[in-house]
Amino acid sequence: MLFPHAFPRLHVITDTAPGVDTVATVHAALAAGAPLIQVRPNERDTDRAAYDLALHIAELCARYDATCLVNDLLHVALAVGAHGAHVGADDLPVDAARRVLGPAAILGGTCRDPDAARAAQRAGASYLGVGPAHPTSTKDGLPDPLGVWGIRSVAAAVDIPVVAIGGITPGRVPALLAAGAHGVAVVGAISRAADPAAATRDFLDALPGDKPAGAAR
Ligand SMILES: Cc1ncc(COP(=O)(O)OP(=O)(O)O)c(N)n1
Ligand SMILES: Cc1ncsc1CCOP(=O)(O)O
Ligand SMILES: [Mg+2]
Repeated sequence: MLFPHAFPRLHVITDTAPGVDTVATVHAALAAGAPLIQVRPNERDTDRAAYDLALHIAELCARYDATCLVNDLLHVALAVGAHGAHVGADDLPVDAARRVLGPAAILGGTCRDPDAARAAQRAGASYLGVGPAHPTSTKDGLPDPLGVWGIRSVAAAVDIPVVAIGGITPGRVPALLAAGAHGVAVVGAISRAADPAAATRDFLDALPGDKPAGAAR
């Protein structure tokens, strides 16, 4: 398991919405210092399209010394040499994902309540993605937002990092940190910002410790 102080606090998740230049947005975020990118291919993508996107982004992450995770698709995570993956209720269970990825990989699991969080930790999750913390239009079919209180109840139940997701803006970060979140995962507030690099810097300013990873090698 990773120790929380070493685990990235800003998770920038790729956006495949129409009109978004996914790779350009990721590049801007990395250049601004984003420490971790989660590749989240569109569910309608073929495996080949998901692989191509993930490989491109894994190579960019390597240039910026950033962590690269892949959402859902464990075989793609392994194939592109990502640092790990994230799974939720429609994906392989955490214990199965851990067996696929091996003991050293970073493995995130989506949880929304303390019991599920404790179970995911026991099953081998390295961190938890908890949300939606706030209303979001990025993903359909989500339950009502958990609010800061919901994040607090999950964070209090586990000793692995909790990453709040859903409707996160820089202004919402302090209350989430005070509730026990280790960090935040962001799609729209970065990818749909007029200036994704500036938006990334705003998040980094709101988070402790996630200093820019440095210039491209
Ligand atoms: C950090 C983080 N937290 C939660 C999620 C959501 O995962 P999941 O519930 O499996 O939903 P999809 O993203 O697969 O639609 C996440 N990706 N990252
Ligand atoms: C994938 C996912 N799971 C819960 S909220 C969410 C989307 C978060 O996107 P945004 O940061 O744009 O609200
Ligand atoms: Mg999923």
